[in-house]
Amino acid sequence: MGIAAENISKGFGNFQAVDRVNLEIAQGSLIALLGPSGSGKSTLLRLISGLETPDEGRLWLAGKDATTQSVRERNIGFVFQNYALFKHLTIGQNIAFGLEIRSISASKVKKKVAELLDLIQLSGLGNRYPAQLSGGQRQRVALARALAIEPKILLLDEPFGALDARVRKDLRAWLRQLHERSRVTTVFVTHDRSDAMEVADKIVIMNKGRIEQIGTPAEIYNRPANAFVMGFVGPVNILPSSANIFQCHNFAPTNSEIFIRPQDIAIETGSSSNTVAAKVQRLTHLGSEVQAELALADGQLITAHLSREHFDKLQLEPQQQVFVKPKAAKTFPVDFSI
Ligand SMILES: Nc1ncnc2c1ncn2[C@@H]1O[C@H](COP(=O)(O)OP(=O)(O)OP(=O)(O)O)[C@@H](O)[C@H]1O
Repeated sequence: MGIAAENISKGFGNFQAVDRVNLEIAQGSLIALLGPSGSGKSTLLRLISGLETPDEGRLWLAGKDATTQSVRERNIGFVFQNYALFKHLTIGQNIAFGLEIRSISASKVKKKVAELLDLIQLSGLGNRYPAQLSGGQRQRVALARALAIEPKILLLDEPFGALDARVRKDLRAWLRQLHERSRVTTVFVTHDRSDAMEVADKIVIMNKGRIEQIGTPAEIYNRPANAFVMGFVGPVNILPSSANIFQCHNFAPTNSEIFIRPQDIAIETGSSSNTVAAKVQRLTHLGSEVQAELALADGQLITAHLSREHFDKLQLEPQQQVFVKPKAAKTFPVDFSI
């Protein structure tokens, strides 16, 4: 079932949590709402679910106006942040919960629970209690419970929230595979750009109750619509156009700030055309990449990321003199606050 929000707004007192949002989500897609804390992601998710009613605007589900439909009528599966399973019920009973309150026959419930346990790769653990599972396994049970009612839409609020980095990574891959099999239209909220980049078909970037950009992970990363998106989806150096690293580039004076990703700074040990001198201040090993903090002759500090291979070739040391130039840079039209 596709989703469309049309000019939808929601305020709490004087605070505008969601501000005239327009969004179309295609049936069967997997979408991330990504933004900083307080940007309105959860409120938008709750508006889609029917847990909140909009002050203005309309919500369409499968082409029908659902603005005034109840949560139940919408047939949506919802998994909240830090989802608590019923502690006194087994995993099987937790998954069956939504089916039993819908008076479905015992044999059908049993079959469905077995299918879902298989889907979440926990067959054989149906008689365990939540306390006997790991955090990642519990999160999968929460998803199975939401899927049991065969929802047309699945809404997940910070589904990877309370998990450690390793489990988080496994669960991301697992959610992606689950979606490929189930094809239920899924919207998840996250403030973590890696969650969004690794899992979603499309990312909706939110800021102050509004949508800044909608696009595939590659579009958002490579062609950010504005300075906010560029800074939010990856590390960035922000330099004045007068910085001496741009001495051979002619930026218009209106482009007061220039944005460069750390991997778009070329480092060489000898001087060549268009390079400027810099001094290595600090080196940090990030795994497959090395981060070099560099001081330019004009006092500007920049951060560069280089591959391990390139780093080994250059044999960089702290305090060493190097030569740098930008490989790519971006400017945005000047922002005006109204
Ligand atoms: N029921 C409510 N009453 C009052 N204010 C609320 C309510 N729900 C949300 N807000 C406020 O609306 C703003 C947006 O909240 P929301 O939870 O949608 O943001 P978010 O982007 O999901 O943030 P987070 O990642 O921190 O959950 C916040 O400033 C929050 O305090």
